[in-house]
Amino acid sequence: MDGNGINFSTLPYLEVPTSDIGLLGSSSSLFLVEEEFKKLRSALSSFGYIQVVTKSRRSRHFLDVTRKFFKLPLDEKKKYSREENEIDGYGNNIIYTENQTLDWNDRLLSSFAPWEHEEARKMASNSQETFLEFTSKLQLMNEIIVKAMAKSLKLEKHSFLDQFGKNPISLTRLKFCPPCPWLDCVLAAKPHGDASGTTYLLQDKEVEGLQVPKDDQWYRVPLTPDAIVFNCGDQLEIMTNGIFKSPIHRVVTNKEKERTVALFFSPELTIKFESEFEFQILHIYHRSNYENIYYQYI
Ligand SMILES: O=C(O)CCC(=O)C(=O)O
Ligand SMILES: [Fe+2]
Repeated sequence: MDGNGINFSTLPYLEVPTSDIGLLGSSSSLFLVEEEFKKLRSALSSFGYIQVVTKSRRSRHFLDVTRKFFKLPLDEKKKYSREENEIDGYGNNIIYTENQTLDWNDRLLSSFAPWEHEEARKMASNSQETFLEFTSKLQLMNEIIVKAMAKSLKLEKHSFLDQFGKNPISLTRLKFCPPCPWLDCVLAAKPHGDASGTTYLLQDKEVEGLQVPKDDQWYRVPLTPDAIVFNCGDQLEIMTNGIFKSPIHRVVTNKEKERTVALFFSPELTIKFESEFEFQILHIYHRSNYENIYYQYI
């Protein structure tokens, strides 16, 4: 149940289109390829989500490694604790204000390309191959998708990717959400849009939680085996002058089961994007229905 007495398990599922990465990466002008670009454009300019189904077992293995980290004794995990006001390391939300609502989860963050970052290396010491292999595959997928986004808008294919810098996949956020007795009033993630360029999500194989609003109603994002869920972040919304949306989303808790996810954000946080179009977004995003979301792009 949520604060409005709605039972989450009865919310409808969002139909997330599956994109074929082979077709999106193709330079042919076959009908099938053109249709794939249209599908991408349509999804990203409306509710903002697509998914890519991978045939490899890497993603499953990656989540196993992540879960293992969160199962370590607290003292072990604390060795990787985030310093106050730092982003990287093990912990929870950074506290900005006294009355801030916290999310119900533990997380481990690495804000550099994972293969360059000491904390991530330590964390993955026994499974480094999984970690590195997976993130480098994701890097390739990001290149294909970001180029496809430009092509779907009839722009030169590098127009967005060139703004991503040399390390497109640069922020890894591993999250663990223990069972929560107060699911009617505690969220695993408050409604928010991602501040990234692009976001890739590996969902828990059994426990869903991600929800997205569409037409004044929350929808559940379904669990598709071996799928990587993709959404644009605020930076891509700016670059495309609002044509592609950075969707608002929230994550609900579960009373009985734990949930493990891995997120990859691109690019480095310090990179500043510019709109590819002649005029800049001038309006204020009016997202007042959602707690804690205030954006103004000028
Ligand atoms: O847990 C999830 O499914 C998504 C988490 C999320 O939206 C975030 O960390 O930005
Ligand atoms: Fe998010």
